[in-house]
Amino acid sequence: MSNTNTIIALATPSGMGAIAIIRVSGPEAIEISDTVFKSVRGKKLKDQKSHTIHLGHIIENEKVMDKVLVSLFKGPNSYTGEDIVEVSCHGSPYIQQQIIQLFLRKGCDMASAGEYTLRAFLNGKMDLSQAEAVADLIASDSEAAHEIAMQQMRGGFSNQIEKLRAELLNFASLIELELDFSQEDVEFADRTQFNELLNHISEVLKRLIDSFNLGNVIKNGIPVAIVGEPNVGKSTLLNALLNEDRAIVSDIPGTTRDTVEDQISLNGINFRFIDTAGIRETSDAVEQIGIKRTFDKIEQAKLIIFLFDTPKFDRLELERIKKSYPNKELLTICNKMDLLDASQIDQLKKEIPKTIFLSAKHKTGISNLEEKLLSLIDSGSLGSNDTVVTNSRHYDALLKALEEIQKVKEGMEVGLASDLMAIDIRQALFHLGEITGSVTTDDLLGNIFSNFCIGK
Ligand SMILES: Nc1nc2c(c(=O)[nH]1)N(C=O)[C@@H](CNc1ccc(C(=O)N[C@@H](CCC(=O)O)C(=O)O)cc1)CN2
Ligand SMILES: Nc1nc2c(ncn2[C@@H]2O[C@H](COP(=O)(O)OP(=O)(O)OP(=O)(O)O)[C@@H](O)[C@H]2O)c(=O)[nH]1
Ligand SMILES: [Mg+2]
Repeated sequence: MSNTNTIIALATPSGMGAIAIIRVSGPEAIEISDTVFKSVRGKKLKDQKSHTIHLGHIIENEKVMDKVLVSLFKGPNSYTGEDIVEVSCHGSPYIQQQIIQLFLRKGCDMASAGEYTLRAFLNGKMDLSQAEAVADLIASDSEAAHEIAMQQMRGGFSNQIEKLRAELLNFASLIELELDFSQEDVEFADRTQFNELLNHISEVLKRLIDSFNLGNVIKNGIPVAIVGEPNVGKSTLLNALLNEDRAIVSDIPGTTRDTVEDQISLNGINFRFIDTAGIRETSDAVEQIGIKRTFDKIEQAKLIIFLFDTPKFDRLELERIKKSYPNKELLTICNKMDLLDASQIDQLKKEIPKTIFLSAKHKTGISNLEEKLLSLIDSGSLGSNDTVVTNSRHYDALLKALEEIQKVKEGMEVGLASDLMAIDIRQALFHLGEITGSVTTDDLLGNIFSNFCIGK
């Protein structure tokens, strides 16, 4: 018998639903279930085939708790690799709790967050990056995020990393072999070939590292702050982008006090628009707090839309924002173009070249803005088979691996002794292994899986 315990948790969201699924996994899953589940056909689960479903009742001391469907998965052919019994019961929170407590009394333990997927990893059902993709998949809320998580779950990324690792490992062994013959001055590892391999690995690592910029944006959405003087139409623009009356609009300057945010998906990428309080000198204490929040939101944004509505707008404020946030993409947008004549528009085009003209109120020019927003995202690699890194843990490991590879390359150039080079290669292998989980520590696993939902 295995030394692991049998765990139980609700796999569906807590609360009332049509049906709830309770998942039991571990060496005693079937035995325990057979003590409380009575199939209508009268057969024990232990005598049934894997991947079958059974109608019956959950019964304790002759009292029928619920009529349920039970799914049976026999290890190692299951999600976790262990025996799994899933009880689909009626979705009343009372029934859910009663059934879980019954199983706990029969010897199950409550599963901790991510414990099923942790077991799947430990039992070799998936590697670490695939396990992390499961969490990403559950969290994905856009087409692009979904696409990347699915690809990672299928193992695309892991295979790429494992391939690099295998190639590098091959050389590491050859170089380490040289150490055994250090008196004899032999070279088992062909240095030219090795150099080529190092260049290849650096290239792949750099490409993956670069993809994180995009990956991060896709996973978390792109925060876009809409800022400008009061009354220029920021809230109207937000509403036009969202296609709903989200924020209050009025002709009174200083209408928006607190920030209002909502997100939309453009071409499968999430943009989160943040409408802010108009920036101006004011003695109104509440408005001042609102304006302070505007600047906090600019800090958090990736992209700033600076909105103005007349040729007489405050150039100084625009310059101040440009200077204060040199690393943020800034779009200048002239609203209320319906109120401007052609010569005013021409004049502004000359003065502030990349300005987009639109009318938020009349919803003209909105698609220009949307196109512009999309063009700022380098989504070149999307839709192709290129791997996009979305996980900051992977990003970190890739950076460290690249650093070690650079060290090996430098070592090669200066003819560093094989034993010293071998150390750097082992380090690079270690960091690559961290991604797929071929090297792990309990701390690392604890960290990753504790961020999962209970029941996953
Ligand atoms: N009810 C239910 N729905 C679910 C899951 C689940 O565990 N239970 N999943 C959980 O996240 C996902 C599906 N993932 C799964 C992955 C592998 C196996 C499984 O039984 N694999 C075996 C046998 C495959 C076969 O040959 O049929 C194996 O890998 O050996 C089941 C579900 C989504 N939906
Ligand atoms: N003519 C015209 N009026 C507009 C346009 N967009 C907005 N407005 C009007 O401008 C006024 C101010 O709009 P808001 O969206 O509340 O402006 P705001 O920038 O959010 O203002 P604060 O929240 O006070 O900072 C409202 O009366 C809008 O109807 C437009 O494209 N054309
Ligand atoms: Mg407003």
